[in-house]
Amino acid sequence: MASMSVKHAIAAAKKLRSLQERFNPGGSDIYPALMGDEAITALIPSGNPLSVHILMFTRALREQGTDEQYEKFGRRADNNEIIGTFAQTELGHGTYLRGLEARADYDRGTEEFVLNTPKLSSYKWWPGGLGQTCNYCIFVAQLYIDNEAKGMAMFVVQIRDEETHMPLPGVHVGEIGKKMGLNGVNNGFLGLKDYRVPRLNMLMRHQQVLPDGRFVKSPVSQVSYFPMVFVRCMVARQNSNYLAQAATIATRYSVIRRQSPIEEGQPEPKILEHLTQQMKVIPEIVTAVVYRLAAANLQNMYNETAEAVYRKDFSRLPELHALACILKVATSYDSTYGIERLRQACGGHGYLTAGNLGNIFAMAAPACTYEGENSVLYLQVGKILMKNWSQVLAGRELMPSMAYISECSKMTSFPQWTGSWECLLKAIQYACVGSIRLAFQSYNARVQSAQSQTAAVNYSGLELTKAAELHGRSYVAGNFYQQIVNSPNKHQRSPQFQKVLENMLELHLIQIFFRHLGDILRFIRITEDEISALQRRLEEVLKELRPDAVAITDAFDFNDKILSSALGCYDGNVYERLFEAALKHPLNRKSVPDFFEAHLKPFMKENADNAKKSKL
Ligand SMILES: CCCCCCCCCC/C=C\CCCCC/C=C/C(=O)SCCNC(=O)CCNC(=O)[C@H](O)C(C)(C)COP(=O)(O)OP(=O)(O)OC[C@H]1O[C@@H](n2cnc3c(N)ncnc32)[C@H](O)[C@@H]1OP(=O)(O)O
Ligand SMILES: Cc1cc2nc3c(=O)[nH]c(=O)nc-3n(C[C@H](O)[C@H](O)[C@H](O)COP(=O)(O)OP(=O)(O)OC[C@H]3O[C@@H](n4cnc5c(N)ncnc54)[C@H](O)[C@@H]3O)c2cc1C
Repeated sequence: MASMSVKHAIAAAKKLRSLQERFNPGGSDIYPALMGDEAITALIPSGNPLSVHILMFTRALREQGTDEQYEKFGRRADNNEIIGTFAQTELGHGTYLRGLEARADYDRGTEEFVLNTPKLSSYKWWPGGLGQTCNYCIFVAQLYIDNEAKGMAMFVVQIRDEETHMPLPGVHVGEIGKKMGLNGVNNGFLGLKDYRVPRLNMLMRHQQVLPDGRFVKSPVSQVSYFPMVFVRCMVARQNSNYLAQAATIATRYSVIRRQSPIEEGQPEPKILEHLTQQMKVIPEIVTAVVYRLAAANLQNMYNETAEAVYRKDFSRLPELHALACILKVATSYDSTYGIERLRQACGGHGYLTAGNLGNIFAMAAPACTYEGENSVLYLQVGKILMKNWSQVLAGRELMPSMAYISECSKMTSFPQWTGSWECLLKAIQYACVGSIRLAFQSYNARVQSAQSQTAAVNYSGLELTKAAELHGRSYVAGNFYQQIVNSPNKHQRSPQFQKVLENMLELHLIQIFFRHLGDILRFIRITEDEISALQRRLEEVLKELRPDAVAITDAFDFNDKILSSALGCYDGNVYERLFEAALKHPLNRKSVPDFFEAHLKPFMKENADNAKKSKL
């Protein structure tokens, strides 16, 4: 599996390289295009062992290294002459970066760093490709000068000989073991013992160690977190893609499979004619579209911020960090939930490997953990919302993606309920701001009672998480609303297409409204009749979108090879493909399985003999 994954990954990397050279030499971002449209991850069902090399190793060299360091290492990495990974997480620490134990001690006598993973818990653990594929890595360690801690730093470390691929002296490297998915990625472990690298192997674009050992601090320490921000942006795109793949499979299956007459005496309908099936499948189609649009927005913001950071303008970092966190969390949570819901919508056949829904789930699910565990990132956003609420109280302006918080904070009550899209969107935003206000009251009371900020964050964690989740909903729904209702290219759309988009907006807003009805009712008075009217609209818009479901998922444009699913094949020959897949199972090579003579027959005979004896 691993060698097949590497073979496919090399082919994909070659394609990426040629695309980069053709479209944008020196490369900003074509990954979303490649990943989204090619969905190469689906061509490598066990995961891409080069993804961290391409997404993090090469980018860290470009963004965290000096121009000279890029020339020495980055160019070779971009050209895939060396293969690296991003080795930050350790066996003992992943979230709390200040707790990382790997250390880099500067030796001014030799102008080298001595790298160590002092304990078992200090071993790097998880980096993609580290086990077998990579010969280099970005090694993240606590920097020490004269045994004084200076914070985190990144080092280019060669771990294997470029010719023989043998681990170098002082390097202990290998595979961490089988996972619930992505088993072609060879996530690995790495221990270093008194491993020396030249001073210029520390990435020094933003912070430096001079030959005499003087430390020049980064102007903005958070810029060292930038490689993670990029992958969070990628995750938003990639997981919306996984959901779109699953939605395509379940939609196609739902118009092939017939089951259970709706009217007595009528023929069995396609299962997508059942309203409850529509409620399982169609909202996931729309969620995939909603997140694909939000991820594209985020990618543009990343590119703009990356260019600004390159010019030493760090002003947009906080907003990008907040949005990358919230979108990475929202897409990974909702896509994972959605893929499982779509699997269940396909009955027993959804549980077959031939349907590929299980593998898509296994590819999507770890995104809730890597690149910042979701609940931790929600707390990150909760902290940022607390800071921004203090700005609101001080009458200061907020970052554009949080402007609605200022607007809602000025409303003394929610306007007359109309049930319009604007009303639904404002209700979600208003509930978010209400939650922020309540969270701030708890958090601030704790800080005022002399609790540390960290402790106050922990003890206000439930309210901070709620506020963060609603902020994510507000941002995503707001972005979708703008794209459908106020997009500058709206007039280029046919009326029919605009109507489909508006139906998707209607469904998304009503679905989010019902998902957070409790949060909304806490701050807004809505009558039973107004809620029942929304229930009717929900049923109505599902019916309206039903005829377009197949066309929308066809527009995701995944070919059969990418979907790799007997349930989602374009020709609809589901049963033939399920049966074809079944007959290929190794157990079907022989009419009588080997275990019959060896185990089953003796077992049954023993039971029969015992039964006879007991009768005597
Ligand atoms: C061949 C073709 C290939 C093409 C690609 C194909 C592949 C397709 C698939 C693509 C998608 C995915 C690929 C999968 C790859 C997976 C690889 C996984 C890699 C990893 O997992 S790397 C390790 C990730 N680890 C983490 O994220 C750690 C999480 N922890 C943290 O981020 C931090 O510890 C913390 C934020 C939780 C806590 O930080 P802490 O030190 O305690 O301090 P705070 O007070 O919380 O923060 C201090 C201030 O800094 C601000 N901050 C924090 N983080 C950031 C940031 N990232 N950016 C900017 N600012 C940040 C924070 O807001 C505070 O600011 P303040 O002081 O309050 O103003
Ligand atoms: C498939 C996969 C690929 C990966 N690839 C890489 C890679 O290429 N490079 C790399 O460096 N790492 C990689 N990782 C590691 C990943 O970044 C970490 O798993 C992640 O950061 C979480 O850290 P942890 O696993 O140590 O969990 P911990 O940090 O131990 O957290 C465990 C749980 O504790 C709770 N928790 C932790 N901190 C807090 C807090 N502050 N407040 C409240 N609750 C908290 C949360 O519930 C969390 O889920 C990968 C992981 C996976 C699964």
